[in-house]
Amino acid sequence: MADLSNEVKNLDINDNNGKGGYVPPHLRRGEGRRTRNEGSGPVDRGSSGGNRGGFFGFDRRGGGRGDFSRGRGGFRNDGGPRPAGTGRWVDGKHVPAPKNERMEIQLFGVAEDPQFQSSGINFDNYDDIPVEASGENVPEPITEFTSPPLDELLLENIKMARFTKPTPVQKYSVPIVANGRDLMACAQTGSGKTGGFLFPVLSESFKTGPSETPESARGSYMRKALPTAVVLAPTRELATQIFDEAKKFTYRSWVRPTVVYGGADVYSQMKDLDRGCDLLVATPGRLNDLLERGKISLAKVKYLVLDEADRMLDMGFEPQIRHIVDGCDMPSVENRQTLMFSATFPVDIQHLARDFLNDYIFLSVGRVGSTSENITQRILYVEDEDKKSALLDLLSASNDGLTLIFVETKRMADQLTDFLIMQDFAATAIHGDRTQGERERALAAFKSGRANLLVATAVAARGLDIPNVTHVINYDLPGDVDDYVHRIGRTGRAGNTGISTAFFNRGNKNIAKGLIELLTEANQDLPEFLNDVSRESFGPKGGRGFSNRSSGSRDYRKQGNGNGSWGASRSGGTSGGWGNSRSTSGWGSSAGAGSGSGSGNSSWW
Ligand SMILES: Nc1ncnc2c1ncn2[C@@H]1O[C@H](COP(=O)(O)OP(=O)(O)OP(=O)(O)O)[C@@H](O)[C@H]1O
Repeated sequence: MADLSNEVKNLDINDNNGKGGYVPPHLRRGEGRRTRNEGSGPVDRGSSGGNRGGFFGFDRRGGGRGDFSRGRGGFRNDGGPRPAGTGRWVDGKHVPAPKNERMEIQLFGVAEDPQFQSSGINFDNYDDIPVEASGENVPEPITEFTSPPLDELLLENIKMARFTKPTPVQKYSVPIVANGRDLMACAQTGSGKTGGFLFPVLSESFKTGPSETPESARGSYMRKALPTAVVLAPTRELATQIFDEAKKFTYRSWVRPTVVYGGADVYSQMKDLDRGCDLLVATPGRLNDLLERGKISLAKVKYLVLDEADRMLDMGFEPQIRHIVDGCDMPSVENRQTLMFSATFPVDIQHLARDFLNDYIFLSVGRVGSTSENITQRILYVEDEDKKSALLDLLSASNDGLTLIFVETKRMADQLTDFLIMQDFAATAIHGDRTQGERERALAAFKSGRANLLVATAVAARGLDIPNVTHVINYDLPGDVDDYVHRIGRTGRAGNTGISTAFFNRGNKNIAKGLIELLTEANQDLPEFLNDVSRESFGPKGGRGFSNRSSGSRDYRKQGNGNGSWGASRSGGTSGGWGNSRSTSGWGSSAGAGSGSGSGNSSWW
């Protein structure tokens, strides 16, 4: 412990770097900023983004070689000046930028770089997960990354990212988007959904170029950004992460990615938009703000992507999404392609999503809302008052790697972080009451391993892809099993294995049935107390035989809900399903946990 204590003291994660004001990560210089606080003082929850190469990639502002911006004037698709690494669309042709070695290292790292997630031993097992695609005329999936059908430049970038073969969601999404179809895709956490939307959108964009600027978007006194693709994400950190991925796969192309999110200076984001914006990654609040300021027009949008779509359409975000989609100048649902992705898709959200989709294909990789078998799940019975000591026991037994600890409230996140620091652990925290700078520094410290414990609220539950997270602890369980699915999905990604531990007690009885269903589906050990608590709560048969899991098992249109929707009316065929649906594997056969286990083993509910 003494050694750890010394190490902790030497950590530089508590430098709040009060000088110079806050610079959002995507606008920072590429050179790693070293922290000032070297070798002194206790660890606290702040940290400066001092990891190699800057936390969220390189900057576009400086004047060095390889920088994005050179002087003023804006970067449009009309052959005007473009930043290094950015190509052009000239006279209907794609003119890629020359290669730039320095940028390649910044974007793609070098092999075995721990800052980049590499695929794990179970990556090939993704091929065994049952896939079902339903809807009219589902196109054949691709089996490999090849050109055609992918654009040649995109293929080069995919190779530089060291992706050798597509994950199931990528195999299907590429031809679905190429065929002009809308998509609702549900695939397990960590199974490559980001590539699932970036690859087809970029491939098509590289081939076809930007649309003509409509008359309505011309003639404004203010320069407007006119993106071809818009990706919406629920948190700032996730938006930044998607932007980082987009930077890799747009390298040398005419498509310039930009990110806007709340909590950062809107004026620097506006300046950034002026430099060109072809693929916009945004959180809904900040996008609405910039739309109202007249800084962005959506009139040229060909592709609208909702990542974590069930979250984006739940009560918190839905009005903002509606405003963006229906209340501004975005092309109508028939005149754009809309793609939705998540690991969970509750039936009520599937209903709501119809408003934004046109004749869509529903794709499910594994059962909707299931967890990856790469995650070993343990549920421990721990009373609230024993949680701290149980946590210390767990942590002292933990191996190398990063541990993410979820709590329910911001206050608890602060309290627990303080407690862990007092116990000489290198801990930091991320939650909604921290400033954006603090959030980013905490995440940077965690990613770099300078703080190997991150205490988080739900703000870190979705989408974040942090290499080497080996353990997720649900110190407090969420009230909803879908949230649990996303939280534990921060480990066991890209075919890597991981462990999740949850502290359960009677205060969590409303989630018991959902957990039983989930653990059974994923072939995990089922502790007897879960059955007991479930029976106590809902009687010997577990009530009406259903859990609190809100995710439907599949495309709701196939569930014969008789609501007169397109899907429901098509499901009446003699085959008992749609002739058009494509299934690459039987449900639940290899996983031993398909739809059969949900109902077959459910005597307790
Ligand atoms: N074809 C591929 N080959 C190798 N690695 C891949 C491939 N596609 C994606 N990955 C890697 O897998 C990891 C997880 O991908 P991604 O973040 O897109 O998952 P996700 O399905 O969106 O997860 P979540 O549901 O948590 O948002 C990333 O580190 C990504 O770089």
